[in-house]
Amino acid sequence: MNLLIYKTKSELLEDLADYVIAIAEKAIAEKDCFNFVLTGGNSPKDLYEMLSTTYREKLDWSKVFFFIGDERNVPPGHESYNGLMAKKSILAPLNVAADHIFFVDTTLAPEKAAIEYAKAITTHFKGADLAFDLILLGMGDDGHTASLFPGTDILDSKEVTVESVFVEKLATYRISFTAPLINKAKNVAFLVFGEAKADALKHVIEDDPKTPELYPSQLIDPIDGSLTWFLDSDAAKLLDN
Ligand SMILES: O=C1O[C@H](COP(=O)(O)O)[C@@H](O)[C@H](O)[C@H]1O
Repeated sequence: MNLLIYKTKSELLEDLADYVIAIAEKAIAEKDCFNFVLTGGNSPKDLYEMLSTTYREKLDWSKVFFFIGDERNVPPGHESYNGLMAKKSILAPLNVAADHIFFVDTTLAPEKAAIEYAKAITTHFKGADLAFDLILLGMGDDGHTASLFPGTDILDSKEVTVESVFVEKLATYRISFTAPLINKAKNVAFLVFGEAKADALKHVIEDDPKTPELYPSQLIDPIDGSLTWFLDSDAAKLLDN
């Protein structure tokens, strides 16, 4: 595991953007495409805007397939739909073709939406191992990541898939990659800013023994891939040196 701590958000974003491009270039050189899983929430918006502007000329974006690691159970045009933020900040500016975008169809019931999304991913990988080149993740101030929330059933899933999950504290369904699917990835990167995340981050990184039912981000531990945490100094302020 690599822990990278930055004084400023802009330094962090620049390094993270370089990291994304380096992984993308390697994937494209090896197999002519890059399977890139975006995270939702607020944290990644500036990164996506940076990739689609300053970094626009640094990659052949037509070789990139975009996915979303979790989705809220709201209509696709809703302001909380993770895919909408991605669409506005990176996909539309880069003119990404519709057949390179894999998002959750939330017009379906949550369970069906998860099944259809999992099917679309499996079809895209043509029966090969579901090992994404890069999965970006955020972390909530309760330690959740993707839609793996504390105390939810999906935390026990052993399936390499996408599942729907009822999140009691939000009184809503979510659709999410399971931890085993995330852990198949070749590279996983967390993007965590701000003081509000400091307490959960300390538990996630330093607790021994781990308690993933309380801090689900502890479940993320790629089997053969790399795990990198991009943190600002506010989020990292409680970590032991
Ligand atoms: O609800 C969600 O929250 C997490 C964390 O979001 P952030 O804005 O605090 O970074 C996010 O990673 C996830 O995709 C989203 O659905």
